[in-house]
Amino acid sequence: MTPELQSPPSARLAIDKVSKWFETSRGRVHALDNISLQITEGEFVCLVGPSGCGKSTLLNMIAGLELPGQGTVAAAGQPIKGPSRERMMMFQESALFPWLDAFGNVMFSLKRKPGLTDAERREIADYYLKLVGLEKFRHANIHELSGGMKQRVALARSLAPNPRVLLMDEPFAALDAMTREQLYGDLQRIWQQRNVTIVFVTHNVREAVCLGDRVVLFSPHPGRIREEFRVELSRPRDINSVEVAGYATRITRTLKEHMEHGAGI
Ligand SMILES: Nc1ncnc2c1ncn2[C@@H]1O[C@H](COP(=O)(O)OP(=O)(O)OP(=O)(O)O)[C@@H](O)[C@H]1O
Repeated sequence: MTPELQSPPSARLAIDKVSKWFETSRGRVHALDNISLQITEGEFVCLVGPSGCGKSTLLNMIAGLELPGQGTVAAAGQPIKGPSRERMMMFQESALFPWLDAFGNVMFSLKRKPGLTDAERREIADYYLKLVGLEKFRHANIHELSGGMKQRVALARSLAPNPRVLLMDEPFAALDAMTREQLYGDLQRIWQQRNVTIVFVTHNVREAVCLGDRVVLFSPHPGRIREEFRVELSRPRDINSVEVAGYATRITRTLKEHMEHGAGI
């Protein structure tokens, strides 16, 4: 096995007193207000909250696609100044290249990774296609794949450069419930196997409880962290279990309380 396939130590993320404003035609939008969040190495953290509370903005900052207006965002002790292969992002839409097959899409993310031979790149791409359960679809055209399979290719593509941090912005929101359930199981297995830090954005409280070590609750206008919940359940977790439902009920109740107390959720 190429040494590249040994998982790297995953990164600690430090978000310190971060605020962010956007200038728009409707005026200044205060997207995030004084956010502080420490994420430990290998942790799985879910960000939950209603539309417009700044979850994606925070994810984009960790990805290095946006810079904070105030405060700092650091990975492994280094301030984040731009995108890096160490922090890969995955979105709701798979955004795969339709002119490449599944294998070609995964290979693409390894194209510019230095220090690898072509044989090693192929070995890595095959390893990740197998990890996401698509070894038999190596040469399938993208348009032949279901929505869930496309997201599996996108996951393999994000993992192939061996990032320390995986950033996931509602990656399963467009999928049907059964496909999502399979992916919850697979993502938990892959996360445990690859030792990667995951920050996962969702509107779905149950999904957050099923996946996260921690669920961080945001409120909007401006985006603030309201509360954090540590999920003390063993893995793999089943989204339909009584225990997951119990946590989800508590978190949803908290969301509603903030709404009633004028937090604008
Ligand atoms: N590039 C941008 N330019 C202007 N305003 C922006 C930009 N990105 C985000 N915003 C604004 O910042 C606020 C936070 O947006 P963001 O997309 O981070 O929220 P969100 O919680 O991810 O929402 P959703 O769940 O709907 O994706 C919103 O008011 C949004 O309109």
